[in-house]
Amino acid sequence: MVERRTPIPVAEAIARVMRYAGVGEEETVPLRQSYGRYLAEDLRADHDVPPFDRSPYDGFAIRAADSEGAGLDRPVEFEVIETIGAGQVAKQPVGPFQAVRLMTGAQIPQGCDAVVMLELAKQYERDGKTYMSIKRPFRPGDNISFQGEDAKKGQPLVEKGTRINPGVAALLATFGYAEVKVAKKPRIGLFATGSELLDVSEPLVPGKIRNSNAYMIEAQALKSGAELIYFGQLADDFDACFHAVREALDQVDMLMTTGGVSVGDYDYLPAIYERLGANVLFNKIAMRPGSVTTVAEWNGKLLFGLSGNPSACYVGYELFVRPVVRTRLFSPKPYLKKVKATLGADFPKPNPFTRFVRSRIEAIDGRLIVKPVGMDKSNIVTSLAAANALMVLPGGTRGFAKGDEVDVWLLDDDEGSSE
Ligand SMILES: Nc1nc2c(c(=O)[nH]1)N[C@H]1C(S)=C(S)[C@@H](COP(=O)(O)OP(=O)(O)OC[C@H]3O[C@@H](n4cnc5c(N)ncnc54)[C@H](O)[C@@H]3O)O[C@H]1N2
Ligand code: MOO
Ligand SMILES: [Mg+2]
Repeated sequence: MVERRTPIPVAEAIARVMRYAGVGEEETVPLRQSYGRYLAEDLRADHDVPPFDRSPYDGFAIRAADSEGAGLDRPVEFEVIETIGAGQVAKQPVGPFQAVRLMTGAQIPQGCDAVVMLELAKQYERDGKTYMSIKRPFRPGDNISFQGEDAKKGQPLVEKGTRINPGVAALLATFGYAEVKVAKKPRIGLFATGSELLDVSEPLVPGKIRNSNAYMIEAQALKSGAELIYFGQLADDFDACFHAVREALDQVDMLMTTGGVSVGDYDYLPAIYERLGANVLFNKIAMRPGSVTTVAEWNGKLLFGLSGNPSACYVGYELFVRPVVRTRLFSPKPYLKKVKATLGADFPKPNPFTRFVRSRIEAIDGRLIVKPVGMDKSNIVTSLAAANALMVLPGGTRGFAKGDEVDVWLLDDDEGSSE
């Protein structure tokens, strides 16, 4: 008699997994190696940015009050007492009707409160001295980049758990982080199981297929921020699989397998969990694809039994493994981002289980339109390449029509969702 499994709702399955998500660890890396990593602490401004008033233009720093009354037929003349470039500081304070020629980024000299762009001033020599004149008045503060206008000391800038993008890298450099505290990448092990699997470099032979899941999941793991340790392929042999899994568990934070979780004669994962004494969190979910996804916990480590069917395996990673990875990367939003979109094509086939349809979402004329990207069966591999979203169709007795509003979970977004 074949084992009967009781499906649980998707949300319940995710919640059960997340109870064992654990906490992240941190490590320090040089700034130049921090791109794409996740911040292990909040980033605050520890000084004003810019740290001093500075010129946004190449021009002349003046005291605005001196320019009062300047007009087209009433030029006001200033003596240019020195020239400074960015990085230099004026040697002397500026007095009445004096100016400092200065370049973009240079600190505003003491006494000055406005900058005249080079194009608005006329510069000339007289009796061995340099002068410039202007034909319009300036107000205090004209053309000044003020200290702290970009960020004030103490201001929160970036949250712990944020992925370090080029902009965050600029901030880290601004505040002197030669070394950055980042989340340690969770180490996830992976076995592909199945006697039918050929390695990628092997020619096809009757009855066999190439192992595509391992490469797909490795990419998914890297994309989500984890480190993947690939332990290779295992033939459907219980003892070999059991020992390989048992040994691998000591080397990783969590372990994934693909294949062998259903009810077939050579689906050994359920027996492996039993022999390990692992606590099986569920072995059937009311979803398609991926209904047979099984997750177990052993000594605090999660074992993800992802389905062998490529689409089911893919969805299993995104729904169950990714949020655990993101939690360990300190993300307050570990789940895929959710949006509503308009269904761009009929989807007539009803299903009793929640369906995660590999789809493509696009903004067309200001509206989000979502369409399935290919055949919607769990053994399909080709549709995955074009998918940038999972359309979530609730289970029930009816299909869905073009124009319906549907829930969509984004695959390529980096921000995530808190639920
Ligand atoms: N009697 C039943 N049969 C099946 C059920 C069921 O409930 N009762 N569930 C079906 C569903 S749903 C799925 S999904 C699959 C799950 O199968 P397994 O997770 O046990 O995976 P395998 O049997 O090992 O393989 C399934 C399929 O995927 C191919 N595969 C496996 N590994 C890879 C890989 N690394 N790369 C590419 N393709 C892979 C494998 O050759 C099989 O075709 O079970 C249904 N059956
Ligand atoms: O676990 Mo299966 O993927 O539902 O088709
Ligand atoms: Mg099977």
